[in-house]
Amino acid sequence: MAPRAVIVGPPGSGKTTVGRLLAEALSVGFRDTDADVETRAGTSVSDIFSAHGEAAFRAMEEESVAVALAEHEGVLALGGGAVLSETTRALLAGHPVVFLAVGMAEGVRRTGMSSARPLLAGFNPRATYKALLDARLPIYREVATLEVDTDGSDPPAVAAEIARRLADLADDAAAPEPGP
Ligand SMILES: Nc1ncnc2c1ncn2[C@@H]1O[C@H](COP(=O)(O)OP(=O)(O)OP(=O)(O)O)[C@@H](O)[C@H]1O
Ligand SMILES: O=C(O)C1=C[C@@H](O)[C@@H](O)[C@H](O)C1
Ligand SMILES: [Mg+2]
Repeated sequence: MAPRAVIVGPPGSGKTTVGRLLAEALSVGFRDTDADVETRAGTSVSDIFSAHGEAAFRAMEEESVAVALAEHEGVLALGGGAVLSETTRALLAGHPVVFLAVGMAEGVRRTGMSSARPLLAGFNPRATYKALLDARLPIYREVATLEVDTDGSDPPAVAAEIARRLADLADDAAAPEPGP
């Protein structure tokens, strides 16, 4: 078995919030690789970054994503930077991957100055967020089966749109090939 949906996107795109709602709507479990890493490390993502550095976090994340992809049958939210790993991108092939898109202004508004997001905790979160979006947009699009714009839609509306589009994809996959 495999996840019903894997959610990717930048910090603040709503992977955790929307992923949970989508799991409820589909009556399946929800899992978040950031939480898995924290459980395995016994400490928070920001503590891992400050004590061991980003590379150590990425190694733990890569391993946690591989385990969760193999084990989890519900909705799986990945950490925002998990797709930076080529190994992870290869593992995502063939899974239904939903990219939650968000614009810079809204993404910065949602993430605020939270120190829980170590990559955005610097001097100029706006510039940092823009650089992150510019660098990652092609990568999110490369792995995604569906892209959903979350600007101007609240989390329940985003979850409902994903559920509808996943059902449409499943219908398309089940439809017989058109005749000659
Ligand atoms: N569509 C939305 N509209 C308005 N606010 C939203 C939306 N989606 C998420 N939020 C809010 O944005 C904040 C960040 O959401 P969330 O933690 O789910 O993002 P994330 O993608 O999981 O981020 P991270 O990569 O840091 O784990 C939360 O306060 C959440 O309530
Ligand atoms: O976008 C990122 O690189 C990150 C997002 C979060 O989910 C965490 O995985 C961590 O803060 C790094
Ligand atoms: Mg999250």
